[in-house]
Order: sequence, then structure tokens, then C-alpha cells
Amino acid sequence: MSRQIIVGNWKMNGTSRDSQALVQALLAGLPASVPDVVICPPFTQLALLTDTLKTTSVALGAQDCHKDASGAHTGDISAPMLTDLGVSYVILGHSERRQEHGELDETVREKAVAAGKAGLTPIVCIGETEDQRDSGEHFDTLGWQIKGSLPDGFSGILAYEPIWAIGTGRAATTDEIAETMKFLREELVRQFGESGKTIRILYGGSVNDKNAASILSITDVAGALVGGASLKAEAFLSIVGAASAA
Ligand SMILES: O=C(CO)COP(=O)(O)O
Repeated sequence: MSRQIIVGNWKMNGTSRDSQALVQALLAGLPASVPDVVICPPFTQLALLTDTLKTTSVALGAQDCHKDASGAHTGDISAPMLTDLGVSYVILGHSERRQEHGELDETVREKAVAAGKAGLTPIVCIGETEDQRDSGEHFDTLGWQIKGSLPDGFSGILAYEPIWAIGTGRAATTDEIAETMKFLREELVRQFGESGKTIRILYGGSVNDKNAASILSITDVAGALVGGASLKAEAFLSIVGAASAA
């Protein structure tokens, strides 16, 4: 199996003091043979952490970017600004942004294009609601999200995060994840041809130190996008350890 990738999405958490303490604890505990580890702090911590992480194997990601490179967009941050800071990844289309900011597939696609142009690796999130899963519409929903959110020639990472599993402590079961991964791979190949075979797929939604090993061993799961557990050094390190062993 190829090297896995573990991404910590800190969401809107982290003062300078917390962030430094968390990162120092992570660096102190990283196993010798590590998977790709990415942390995505809030924008305010990026500059400080670029400096701290410069000579380490931990990469930095942002949690969003604008679709334009510059211009009159008060409060926004562009992809080239992130590259300029030394950021390598950007999470796009997270369900919290889709829900709280009304982000549509089309916007996510434009942001993914901007991220790629700036040299960032986009991590595009998709996922169904509980109602959509209960009514058996989840695969249709995911198929449409892939079609709408991923640009032609997409070469980033796809993150499957069922909305009902985010922050609930109720991760999808290994059967649900395995079945969905199979669907997503088929859909990527149907929509992108040969290159659809190489797009890495992460699972996210209540991943923790207890369930990481079983989730990471599911066929086609290339890693995890971790929210709450990425704020606790011990739990995050244990997930990283599970990926090293997978
Ligand atoms: O939204 C997530 C990561 O992007 C998942 O969050 P939790 O791990 O807290 O469920």
C-alpha cells in the first residue's frame, strides 16, 4: 500500500500559545517512519507555524482559499498568498463552509482550479447528510458533488466526510466506508478515466485513536481527515501511528 496521509483540520481553534504547544508535542512524538502528516490551523496561525515546521516532515495546509488570485474581496485569502507563506495544501468545500457560507459545488471547483494554479494540493470535501443516506440518495449526492466540485484534470485529494459523522462521535462503519469507497473510485474512473484511478481518497468524520486502525486498513482509504482528535497531541499521534502501520 502506498504512503498514507493524515490531515489535521483544527477548524476555528488555536491561539498562538495553544498552537505552538500542540505542534511541539506532535513533533516530539512523531514516529520515525511517518505517513504524510499535514496540519491545517486557522489562517492566523499559518505564518508562525510555517516557521516552526520549516525543517520538519510535517506539512501545512489552509482551511479555505478564494477563487481569485487578488482583488476586492474583503476578509478573504487567495491561493497564491498561501503558497507565498509556504503552505502546501488547502481544504476546500468542507461541509461547514458549504452549510455556513452557502458554498456551492461550482465555487468549490473554481477554488480547486485556483489552488492548483498556485501550486497547492487541494483537498476537496464531499459528503451526504443523514437524510440523504437514510433515503438511499447518498450515492447520487456524492456523484453530483464529484461532478460539480472537481475540475477537469483534477490531481488533488478527495475527502469523503459524511456530514452525520462529523463531530458526532459516530464514525461511519467500516462496511459503510468500504462500500462508499468502492462507489467513489468507480465514479472517479467514470468521470475522469485513467486519472480517476490515481486520485487519493481520505475518510473523515469522528476518526479517533480507537477507530483509526480499522478505518485506515479499508481498501482505497488513502488516509484520514481528522477534526476534533487533531487538537489532542496524543490522539493525533496515535492516528499517525496507525497510518504508519497500515
Ligand atoms: O470535519 C472533519 C474534518 O474535516 C471531521 O471532524 P471530526 O473528526 O471532529 O468529526
